[in-house]
Amino acid sequence: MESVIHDSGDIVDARTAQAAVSTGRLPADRAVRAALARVHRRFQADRGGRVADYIPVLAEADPELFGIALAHVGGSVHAVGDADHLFSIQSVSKAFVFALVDQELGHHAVRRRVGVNSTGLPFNSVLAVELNHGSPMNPMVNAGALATTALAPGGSAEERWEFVRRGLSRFAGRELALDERVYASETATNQRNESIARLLDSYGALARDPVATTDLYTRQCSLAVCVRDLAVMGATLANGGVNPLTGERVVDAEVCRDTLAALATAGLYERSGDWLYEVGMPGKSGVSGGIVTVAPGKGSIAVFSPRLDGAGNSVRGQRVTHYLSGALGLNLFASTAHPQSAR
Ligand SMILES: NC(=O)CC[C@H](N)C(=O)O
Repeated sequence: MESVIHDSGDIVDARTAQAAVSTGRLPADRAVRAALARVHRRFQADRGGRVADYIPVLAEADPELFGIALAHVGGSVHAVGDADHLFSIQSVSKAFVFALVDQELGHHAVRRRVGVNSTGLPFNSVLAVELNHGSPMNPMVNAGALATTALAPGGSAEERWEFVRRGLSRFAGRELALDERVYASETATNQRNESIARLLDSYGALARDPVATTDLYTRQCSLAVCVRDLAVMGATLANGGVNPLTGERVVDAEVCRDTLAALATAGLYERSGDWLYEVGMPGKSGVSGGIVTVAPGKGSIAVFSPRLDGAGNSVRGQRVTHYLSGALGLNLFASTAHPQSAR
């Protein structure tokens, strides 16, 4: 499978990008706003990819929807396009539930019980569990996400759901609610995730009952967010765990570091290598079309556009983030600003 990131984006302003690389800060608000407006125009007509249809309600999404938001660790949020449109968070939730569970259990315990290596296989692979002798492998693929969700604390299903819903809301800085239609649609077509949960359970790798765990995982995927929420959630990880809008500490700085490492290995599943190679930042995608990308110490970019590549990652989301990574000097591996060359 080939990377969809090939449309080169030239640097908006080489000095802007270089300043960001050398100061370790995002460029000034005005430069950020100009870059967002430009990238939105540039990719407005991009129709690459296909809307997910394996969850029936997702197939109803308007493929033209397109929103971008950037949240700064200092608290400013800039957005263009369909930035307030609500969609289900899907797999982007995996990053934040992992952070909440890491906060509860600690660095070594989550690594032992979930794992942090990539599978190189699709997000919903059953084979990955078998090939790895029952190890969930990584919290960003379904097996690892189910194993993580099974570790959510609480004495009842209701308490565990509140732990997840409330925790993700603290990342977003507002109360998030379940999209009941998505939850119902996904529950009716959940056989594969339930199978993965049962398989993990057969290996003794699931802390709770597979049916209840799959239900909680389905709920977390069905939380409704907008692209602005995703940017604030990402900026909380970029800001060492303190939400830049509310000032609340959601998780510890060490937890952010753990989470970003897990994103770097598998945030875009089997395309994570292509993503790091081109974009150079940890990111997390979801099948409804959201992608959140974190620039540690600086902020977060979120894009919403429902057409996906073969691995379930938003095509336009990847291209927009690639462009902004270069334009704003965000690539973690770059010591100098570099144009996204078409070499
Ligand atoms: N990649 C995704 O966003 C997948 C999430 C979806 N809820 C599933 O488990 O299939």
